[in-house]
Amino acid sequence: MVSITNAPPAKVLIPEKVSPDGLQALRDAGLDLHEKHGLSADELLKIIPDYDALIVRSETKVTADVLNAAKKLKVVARAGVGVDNVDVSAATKLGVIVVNSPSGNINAAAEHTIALMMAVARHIGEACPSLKAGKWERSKFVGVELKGKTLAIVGAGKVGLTVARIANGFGMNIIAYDPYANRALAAAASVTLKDTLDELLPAADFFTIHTPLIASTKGMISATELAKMKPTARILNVARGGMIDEAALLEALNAGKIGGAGLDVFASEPPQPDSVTEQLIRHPKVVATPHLGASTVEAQENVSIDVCEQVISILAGNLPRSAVNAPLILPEEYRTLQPFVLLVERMGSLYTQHYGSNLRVGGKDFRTTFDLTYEGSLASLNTTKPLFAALVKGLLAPISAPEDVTVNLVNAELVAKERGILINEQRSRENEEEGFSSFVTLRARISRSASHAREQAAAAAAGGPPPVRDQIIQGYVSANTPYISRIGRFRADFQLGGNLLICRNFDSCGRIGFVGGKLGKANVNISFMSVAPLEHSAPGDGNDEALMILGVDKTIDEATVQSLIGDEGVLEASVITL
Ligand SMILES: NC(=O)c1ccc[n+]([C@@H]2O[C@H](COP(=O)([O-])OP(=O)(O)OC[C@H]3O[C@@H](n4cnc5c(N)ncnc54)[C@H](O)[C@@H]3O)[C@@H](O)[C@H]2O)c1
Ligand SMILES: O=C(O)[C@H](O)COP(=O)(O)O
Repeated sequence: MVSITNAPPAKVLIPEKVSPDGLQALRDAGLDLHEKHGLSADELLKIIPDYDALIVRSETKVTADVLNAAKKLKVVARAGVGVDNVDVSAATKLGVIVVNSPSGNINAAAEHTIALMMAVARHIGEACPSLKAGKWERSKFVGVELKGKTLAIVGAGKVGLTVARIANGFGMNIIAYDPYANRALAAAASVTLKDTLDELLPAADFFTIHTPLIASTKGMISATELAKMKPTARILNVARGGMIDEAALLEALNAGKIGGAGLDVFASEPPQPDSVTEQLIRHPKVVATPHLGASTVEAQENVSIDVCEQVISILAGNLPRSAVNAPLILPEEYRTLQPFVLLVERMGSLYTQHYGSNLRVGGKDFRTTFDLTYEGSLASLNTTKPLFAALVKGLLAPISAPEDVTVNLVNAELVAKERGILINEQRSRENEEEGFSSFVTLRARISRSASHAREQAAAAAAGGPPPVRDQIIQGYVSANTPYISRIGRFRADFQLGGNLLICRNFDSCGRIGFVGGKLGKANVNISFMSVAPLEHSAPGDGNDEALMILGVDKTIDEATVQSLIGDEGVLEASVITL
């Protein structure tokens, strides 16, 4: 029972069809349930002030107006993954927790992918209506088998690897591209990980996408990628619309350059009349479903139970499992910990964006084993759980949609484990006595990856010592603001926030002017510039590299970044958004 006082039981509004299994748990907890399906926006606005909790799927628009009108609301629960229909930032401002169910429909989405793959392979989409129209067209619909074919997966996460496990049963050869994949889980699913998307394209008989829709995946399959695929290749998307350029896919299908497609998700849902999306859906080589990936009885039970349990937990004053917007710290820790939570979260995000950047041609060198060392006064903290959670959140944020990975105090360890991330926390008391600022050091260690094995072998063959390639980021807090004091081999000092451009260059005349000129041409405003020299170098000692860190007013597009690299310009550049 949630309500143990004489106060009336908390009220829960359910304006959409949510599976009854979870709702029973709410009743058992003594909550007062109101299932009112089909409310108009005005009706919702009128009755919401009465409710403590709101449970929705994707149809109810939980706008800022609704949230502002809701005087008692403590939680909005989305029975599913996507929270596109909830104004999460308005909810956060008002202290309303938004929870979802990031795992409840994985199997359903994976099985739907397999269903589309088989439907496309055997022309089920066309053959069924043909037969229903009274035709008997056997020779027109000769298909292909899955056995022995190559299935290429982009995004070897929860859904991607579930698809791989099922496809193994068909005798398919499975390759995947995911620079952040849990290598052990991928190997256990018999998936061969490739370093670049380009390696997948010409090899794929079936090509399926299971990434979040984020900056690095938006439009990731364009005319250029399609042109590199076999004309017989079949493309599947049960993740999110927007990852495939729909106009390019339509053109490739019409030109016979792609064999077919199975699509569950679209750039706009439902599609606009006469839009490219609609033409694609109507195309004879396309099998299409109206976003049914999660629409199974079992998945709906799972997500319903998952979010209803969280509603019970929140109304009882506890932290939920999967809050999209839960704070990483408890109110009583806020003053002391918040600046460091921000620092560590941003260090994690900087790590992923800086060391894992250049995704489309393969992440540079992303690792998953970390030492997180607290120095100075931080070393005597009673609990570092919020800092651990902040690191997991920061590492994953640039490669996830916010609703796909919800990291908080309750689930941080579990999420890290699922993603194959290993974090060893250490305390160093060296600077404690001097009242010195608290430093945090993030050291990414080499795990036994294929590229590492190759490097070790090359070094051994050349008779040299094994290469040391630890990646280090160090930061501190001053006046509640996070700063970076070291990146890799470079001594730095810059504020960690906003949009940054980090360039590695030879420390010679003209580089700063060159980069400034290119950014000026691209209409990018520079707010600060900081040079980070090598940590152990002296003038004229031949160690002449430096980092150039620029604060800029907007994210810089890929073409501009590429234009910076070259003999006149810089060796490497990464764009960071914090
Ligand atoms: N159609 C549906 O009804 C339905 C149902 C469930 C999930 N989904 C969608 O399926 C997608 C996958 O869900 P999930 O639970 O497997 O997510 P997940 O977070 O477990 O896996 C996503 C994977 O994508 C990888 N990734 C991120 N950026 C990448 C990039 N640029 N290139 C290659 N890989 C990259 C990540 O490392 C991760 O391993 C999400 O978009 C989710 O919203 C759709
Ligand atoms: O985000 C999700 O959970 C899936 O895309 C399914 O959404 P749905 O609950 O609207 O079917």
